[in-house]
Amino acid sequence: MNNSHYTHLQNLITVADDGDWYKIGLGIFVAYCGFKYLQFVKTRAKLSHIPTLGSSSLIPSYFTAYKFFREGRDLISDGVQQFPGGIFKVPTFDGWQVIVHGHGMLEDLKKASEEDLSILEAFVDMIKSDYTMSPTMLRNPYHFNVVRTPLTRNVNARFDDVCDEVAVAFDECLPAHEDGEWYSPPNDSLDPLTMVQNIVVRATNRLLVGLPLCRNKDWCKLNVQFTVEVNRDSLLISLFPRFLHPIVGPLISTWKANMGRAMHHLAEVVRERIRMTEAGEERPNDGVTWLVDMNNQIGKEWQKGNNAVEDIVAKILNINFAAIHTTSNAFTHALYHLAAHPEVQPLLRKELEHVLFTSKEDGGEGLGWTKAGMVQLRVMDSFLKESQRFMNISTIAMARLAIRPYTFSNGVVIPPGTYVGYAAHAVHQDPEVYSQPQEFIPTRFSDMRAGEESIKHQTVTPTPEWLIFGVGKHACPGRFFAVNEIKSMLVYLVRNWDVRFDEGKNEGKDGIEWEGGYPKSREYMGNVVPNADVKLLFRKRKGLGSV
Ligand code: HEM
Repeated sequence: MNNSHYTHLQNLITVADDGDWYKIGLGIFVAYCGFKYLQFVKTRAKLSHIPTLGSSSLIPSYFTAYKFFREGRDLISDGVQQFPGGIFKVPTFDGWQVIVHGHGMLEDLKKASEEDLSILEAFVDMIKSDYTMSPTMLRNPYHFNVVRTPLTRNVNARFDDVCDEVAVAFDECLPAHEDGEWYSPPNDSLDPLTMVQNIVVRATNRLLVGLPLCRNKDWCKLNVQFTVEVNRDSLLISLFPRFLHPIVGPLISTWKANMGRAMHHLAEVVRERIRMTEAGEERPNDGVTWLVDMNNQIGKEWQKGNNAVEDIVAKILNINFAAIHTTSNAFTHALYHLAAHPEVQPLLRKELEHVLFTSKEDGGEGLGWTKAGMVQLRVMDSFLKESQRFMNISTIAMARLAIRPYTFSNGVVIPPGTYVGYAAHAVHQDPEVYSQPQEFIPTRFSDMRAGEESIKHQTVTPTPEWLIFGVGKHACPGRFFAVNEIKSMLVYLVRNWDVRFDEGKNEGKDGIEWEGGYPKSREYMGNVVPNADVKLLFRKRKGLGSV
């Protein structure tokens, strides 16, 4: 630092020492408000041809932005009613979100090229991945190809391992109580969502990195926390004007520390796997091997050689980012639906005993705890899909960022830099699509499937009416694994335990609101998260050993 800089700094500190910090703070605040106002006016002008949900003025728009942040499902559903034209905009804390709905608009989103409406640039900007991850994480994301092809193909081959991990992890969280009494998980502070995350992270990593790392406590904690930290850090970064992101991003982000921990656990494994690959040796059939192969096939030069180890470790973190919280939220919603609708438990049990555990000689299908068995669990599939339809993990599907001016088929143009997404929750709650949408009907989809072999109504099949995984070329490539994993967890849970809400601890507890016997979920920017303050009770089922 040269002398004059040093003197300025000294002056600044002296001013602050004199008790004038508030002046500096006020100055920054006024500059920030001015900047935000100009940004608001500029972006509003570019989107003035698109109707606004709520007020278009700066201060009232913050109320709508807050509502979008905390109650996005209801707000967007109101917008769909209010603007039948298929497009409207909602203010956010960071600008505007354009929402589209209706069949034609969905087709447009499906068909749009990456050069027009980009999913990758939307990811990069939303989670500020240049800072919260690494600037190269989503440039040439060959790990998406790994999820789409070798991972999905190997769900069958590795299903025994995943089930084994599910059983061991569940038994650790819910040790057997032979007395048939209802009990809380031993560590009472372990809320249901955390318990589920602990199981999901292990089952997922059994597939990705195998034993023993998938049981390493620090590895599991890192991968559960990583998503939370990325979301928190990106939110904080987005509060600053864009031109400051390169400065505040690295200061706020916890990426370096997380990557250091991940390298500590995994770098040696990856290095050894690269060596085995080069030597033509037989390798474990897991995520690390698939990534090494994919890196060799379609990795760019900067992702190979000396950079390969770091690149592959980062990709494993990113797959966990996509997998753990989505799957955990979906399973926890299902768990709460089991507790809210106890009559479903014997229904699922009856089906799984028949399909999986009763031999053909005894009139069942005898498929065992296998992937083939999961496919035949139609009532379970229907229950899971209904749970997702009802709660929605995300209010908006197919979030995209316009890269250049894009014209929808109805003639409306959005300028570059616009966020656009589809009103998925509104479809899942539309009475013209689903009769009695406000009712939780566990057999809704298995009834639709009755008598037909079609895959149309299955949870894994995206359609314009079923958007949990998106639809079209970017539909979630991890959905086959996710659904099989969730079903394997449901099989183990339902066969071994009864579950109910702990009314004594839940009733009147601050932070829990009930809606039709279900604890109201929490929403953050369109993401719907199960209420983790709820307490559950479990009862080991007598006479049934582990599956
Ligand atoms: C219940 C669990 C899950 C849900 C609800 C879910 C949902 C989604 C959604 C909505 C998208 C965006 C689709 C779009 O915008 O068009 C997506 C993308 C993605 N998901 Fe999932 N996901 C789940 C589990 C997983 C798992 C377990 C993995 C990995 C093993 C995974 C990996 C990915 C990847 C790599 C993408 C990016 C695809 C692309 O851009 O082409 N997801 N997921």
